[in-house]
Amino acid sequence: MEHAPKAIDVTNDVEMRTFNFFTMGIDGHPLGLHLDMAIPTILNNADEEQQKDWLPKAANREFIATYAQTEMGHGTNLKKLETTATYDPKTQEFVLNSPTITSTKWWPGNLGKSSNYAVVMAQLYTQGKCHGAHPFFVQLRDLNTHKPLKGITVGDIGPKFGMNTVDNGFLQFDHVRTPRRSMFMKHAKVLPDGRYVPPVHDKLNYSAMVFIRAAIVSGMAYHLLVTSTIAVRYSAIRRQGEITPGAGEVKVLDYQTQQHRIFPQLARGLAFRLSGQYIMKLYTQTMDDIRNGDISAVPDLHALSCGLKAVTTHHAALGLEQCRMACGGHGYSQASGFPLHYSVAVGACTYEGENMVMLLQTARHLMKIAKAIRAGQSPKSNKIVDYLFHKGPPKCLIDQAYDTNYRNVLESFEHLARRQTLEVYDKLVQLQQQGRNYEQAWNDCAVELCKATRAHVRTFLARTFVEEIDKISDLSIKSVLQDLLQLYLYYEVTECATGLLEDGFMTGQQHKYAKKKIYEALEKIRPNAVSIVDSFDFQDRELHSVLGRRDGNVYENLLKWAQSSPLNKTDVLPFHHKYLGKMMEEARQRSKI
Ligand SMILES: CCCCCCCCCCCCCCCCCCCCCCCCCC(=O)SCCNC(=O)CCNC(=O)[C@H](O)C(C)(C)COP(=O)(O)OP(=O)(O)OC[C@H]1O[C@@H](n2cnc3c(N)ncnc32)[C@H](O)[C@@H]1OP(=O)(O)O
Ligand SMILES: Cc1cc2nc3c(=O)[nH]c(=O)nc-3n(C[C@H](O)[C@H](O)[C@H](O)COP(=O)(O)OP(=O)(O)OC[C@H]3O[C@@H](n4cnc5c(N)ncnc54)[C@H](O)[C@@H]3O)c2cc1C
Repeated sequence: MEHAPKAIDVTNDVEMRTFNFFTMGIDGHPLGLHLDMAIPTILNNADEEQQKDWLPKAANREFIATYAQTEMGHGTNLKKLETTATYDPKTQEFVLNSPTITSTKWWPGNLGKSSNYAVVMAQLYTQGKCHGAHPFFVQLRDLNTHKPLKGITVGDIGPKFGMNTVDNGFLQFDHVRTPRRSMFMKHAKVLPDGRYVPPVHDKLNYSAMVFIRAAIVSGMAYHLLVTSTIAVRYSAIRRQGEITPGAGEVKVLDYQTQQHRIFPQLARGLAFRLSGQYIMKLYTQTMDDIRNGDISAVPDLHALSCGLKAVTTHHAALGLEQCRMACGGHGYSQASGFPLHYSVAVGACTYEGENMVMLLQTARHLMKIAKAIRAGQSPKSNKIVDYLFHKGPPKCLIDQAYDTNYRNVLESFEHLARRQTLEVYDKLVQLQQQGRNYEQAWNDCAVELCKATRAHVRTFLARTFVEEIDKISDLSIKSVLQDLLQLYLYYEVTECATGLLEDGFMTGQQHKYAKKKIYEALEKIRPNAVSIVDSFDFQDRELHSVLGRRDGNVYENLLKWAQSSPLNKTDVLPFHHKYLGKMMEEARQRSKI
């Protein structure tokens, strides 16, 4: 860990907390889950008395808590979690138990060795009835000796694809007793006599996941902007090949292919940052509303956070790989920083809700809207989805001479999202009319449902980007960002071209127009590219990259970096003579025979 975090401010400045978490150690650190899941769970699911008790201690780091929900056998399907919490009215305690091997909690960050508390999601049983998964605040280790408490088996799950400085762990309960009040009691309750009091909305217990999904959107922006900074800076110093014969080797950033590889990642990073700010505001507002008894925004927040999380993590994973590949051999070295950033970023396609499952959650929301549209209902004045109710232009207008604020481009994205949403809804209805039950019909439409979600999220990202750039008053900054906006929008048009061409909405000519606008934008961005990435002001220690150094002094530092490798401590490795030396000696002897 680069530096010990100062006492944590648990104000609702959720983004700063996540950012602190994030920059404290890109590849993770012992307080990750404490900060980003345990504290939000206490903030949103503990009642007043519990908050008074737990929150100050959590803020002062008097304990370290993780979020233990996923089990070896279940991560997505929370309804089938197997850990049980059975209420004993005689002692007013819950008995936590891991009945099977697959009920072993598996994956929770910092569970293996660091945490001494956990938010544990367990199936709640009281008076002989199961009420589904509920969160409990459970002590796992002695606060002084740090030894696991009686009935608790805990450890690290072993090396992973990445984030290996995080002790993701496993946890088993053997009939561990915990006080009744260790159950988070803000929404659902169990009274001393064992009676269950249900919550106003049965998904309020899931709010910590919603928080991380919302935070991940800016997290992906962070990854894309960091790695495009590395790729742009390196491409501005790396000379390779000539464009005009005899004119000398050019900076690889002058190749159109290099620009086409890197600049869209820059543009997407900005787009994701702007939507990341939006969704975090929506999260904070919704949590405030819930505190005031208003749960009306919960479904919108869930649908948008699931869709944004799935789309931005997927594009970030692809974009980081493009940035790596754009840096040739040195991009494949650990010195580049790419392996570290990639292995952290790509985990987000899985954690906090596997991407396919998340796309389908948003699709549930879209199908409800499609049903309302087919029933002739009017929109409910919600800027995120209202466009679905509207009729857009019958034909694509992106090549019209003047497109105020990219209205024609946005309408193309809206057209595609509307068409895909309604078409898959109609297919769902048709399959059921042909005799399939809803679940089977749903599964037979799942790929198209995911496409509808992607089209809807693309529309949201694009519209938010346009609206936010429009608000900028500094014209010099605005013109640079408009170049990135132009690139983003037309790049997205070409990315979804099949959908726009499929029903004849867009013509081949208009597709060519979109490509022309991309190349135009690449040219405009090129002279500003280094200043754009320098303006993010990432510290070299955050980039973890010799290639992305602000001083551009790559080659000397690459050699220094290599020489510092443990392998270079001695000229001849200790085992050389024992193995390779011996092998070659024997071979030479044999050849003399
Ligand atoms: C420019 C400058 C540069 C600056 C640069 C940028 C600067 C940037 C600065 C800022 C940087 C910040 C960096 C931060 C990085 C991020 C942090 C990283 C942390 C890493 C730590 C790792 C953490 C990882 C932790 C974990 O991984 S923790 C475990 C995660 N695990 C899951 O996520 C399980 C998934 N599964 C489910 O969530 C459920 O299983 C399931 C599928 C929903 C079904 O849920 P189920 O109960 O079955 O319900 P259904 O029957 O399907 O639905 C029934 C009904 O409920 C509805 N509904 C279901 N849910 C919900 C819900 N929530 N809310 C509301 N409704 C819901 C559903 O809409 C349906 O409504 P209806 O349609 O009926 O009306
Ligand atoms: C780096 C990392 C950190 C993590 N940290 C934590 C943590 O701190 N706390 C915690 O509780 N968990 C944590 N997890 C676990 C993570 O939340 C789960 O891995 C994730 O929710 C996916 O669940 P799963 O692994 O069971 O995959 P599965 O759900 O088994 O998914 C396997 C495949 O099946 C598909 N699938 C599953 N259900 C459906 C469906 N209904 N429809 C269509 N396709 C479906 C998925 O799309 C996927 O392709 C972490 C995971 C990782 C990788």
